[in-house]
Amino acid sequence: MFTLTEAQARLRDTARELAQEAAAQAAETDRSLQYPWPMVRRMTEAKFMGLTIPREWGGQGGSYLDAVLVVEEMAKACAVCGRIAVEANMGAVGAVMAYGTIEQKRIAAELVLAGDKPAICITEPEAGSAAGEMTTTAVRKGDKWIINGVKHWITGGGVSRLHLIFARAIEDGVDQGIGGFLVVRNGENDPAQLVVKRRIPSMGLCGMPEAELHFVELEVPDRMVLRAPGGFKRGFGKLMDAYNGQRVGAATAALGIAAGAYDRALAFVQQRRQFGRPIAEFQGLGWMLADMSIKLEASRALIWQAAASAGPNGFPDRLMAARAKVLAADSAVEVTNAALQLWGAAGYSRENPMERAVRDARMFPIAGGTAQILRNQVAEQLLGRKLPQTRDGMLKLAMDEATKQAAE
Ligand SMILES: CC(C)(COP(=O)(O)OP(=O)(O)OC[C@H]1O[C@@H](n2cnc3c(N)ncnc32)[C@H](O)[C@@H]1OP(=O)(O)O)[C@@H](O)C(=O)NCCC(=O)NCCSC(=O)CCS(=O)O
Ligand SMILES: Cc1cc2nc3c(=O)[nH]c(=O)nc-3n(C[C@H](O)[C@H](O)[C@H](O)COP(=O)(O)OP(=O)(O)OC[C@H]3O[C@@H](n4cnc5c(N)ncnc54)[C@H](O)[C@@H]3O)c2cc1C
Repeated sequence: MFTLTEAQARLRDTARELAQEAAAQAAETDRSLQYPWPMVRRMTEAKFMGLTIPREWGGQGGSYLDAVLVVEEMAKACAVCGRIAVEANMGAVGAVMAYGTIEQKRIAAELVLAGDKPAICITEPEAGSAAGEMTTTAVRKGDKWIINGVKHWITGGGVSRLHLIFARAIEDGVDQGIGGFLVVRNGENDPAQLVVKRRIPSMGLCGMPEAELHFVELEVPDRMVLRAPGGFKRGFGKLMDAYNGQRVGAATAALGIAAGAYDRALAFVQQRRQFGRPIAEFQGLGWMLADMSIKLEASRALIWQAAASAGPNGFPDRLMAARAKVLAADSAVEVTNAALQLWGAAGYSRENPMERAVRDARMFPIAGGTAQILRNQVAEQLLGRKLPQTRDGMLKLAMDEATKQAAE
């Protein structure tokens, strides 16, 4: 059971207030497909961008729990604003603040505190869930790394300035493992070799560009390599560790969208009358609302628990993050769908916010680790054993076990 501190309750109230402005522009952001720059400016003034950045770098030194309070309120009003609050506080930001050099932290802090939402570049056309199979390479040439490859579904592609690019680090022709490379668009590197090839049309969250990025002989100075402890060999695991923070953020954005739809459904059933009485009196609808509220409260509990699992300089626990993301994402799809149903035809109309919530919620069981992949991760942790998904991996496991048994 969590009790918010007075400061956290105040932070949530401030976010609630700003969310009213976000709500007023949400439909237009969806319709116009435009990134909501005016709201980003307001979120920057409110210090919601870089809230989790330590005070020594100019941020608020906020915790993951502080950040999820803001994300939920913003997402209730405007899903795109909620996602901006996620990426301005978690994911790449968390990774740089944990593993970065002084210079990298300074660059990231300056950008984010001025309103940048960094982009995290992991997924490739042939490496989605199997992200470890990525083929983008960073080949060392003296004190530079040359990146070549294609990433797609990169949130913020074309608007984000700071990019954290995952790539295979190749030194002296040898694959050292997956590392993180920091590139600033329109910044000091101003790389013409980072091409925003196209915007991918998407079902929901329409003001947020999803882009295909091509790296063509993209030069990254060695000082912009994000070196996690353990070097490149442990690089992927360490970067994914940081990414657990963003999974909690994505879970919260899903929760916020669903909670906003639920609030609207609850209000609607009280005033809509059929058969001479408020539809709220129909038991079937009451049960729908009960189930919706149970899913929301359970999601919030897991999210807060996961957010609070992060130590002062650490990241949320991997198992808790995966559980929270699975429940919140699946629940958001169910709750928004039920909320639309409660509104009847009015819910289906593009003049009202319910159909937008259904579209916005749909991405969460896909992005940030699909609902299936995260269930695999939960199972791995519960069983305390690796569950390789490749045929080779499974075969190797079986052969290792057979060898062990034969030796016993
Ligand atoms: C991790 C996977 C890509 C599976 O890949 P593999 O089977 O090849 O790798 P594993 O052996 O499972 O893991 C390799 C290594 O990393 C460590 N690891 C993996 N996940 C985590 C984690 N969550 N936290 C901490 N450490 C982690 C693992 O222990 C291994 O380390 P050791 O070698 O044992 O030391 C796959 O399971 C996966 O996660 N796929 C999903 C990819 C994904 O999430 N993509 C997100 C892209 S960004 C995005 O979508 C943004 C959307 S949003 O708005 O947020
Ligand atoms: C809106 C949106 C925003 C995104 N933002 C980013 C971003 O900013 N940065 C980034 O790097 N990526 C981003 N992504 C990409 C996202 O991370 C991937 O879509 C996701 O990891 C799944 O990869 P995939 O789409 O290639 O699906 P696939 O991996 O091809 O999966 C297809 C289906 O197979 C299932 N599946 C695959 N493997 C298994 C398995 N082993 N067991 C059970 N089921 C399995 C999946 O669950 C899914 O249902 C975004 C995606 C979306 C939709």
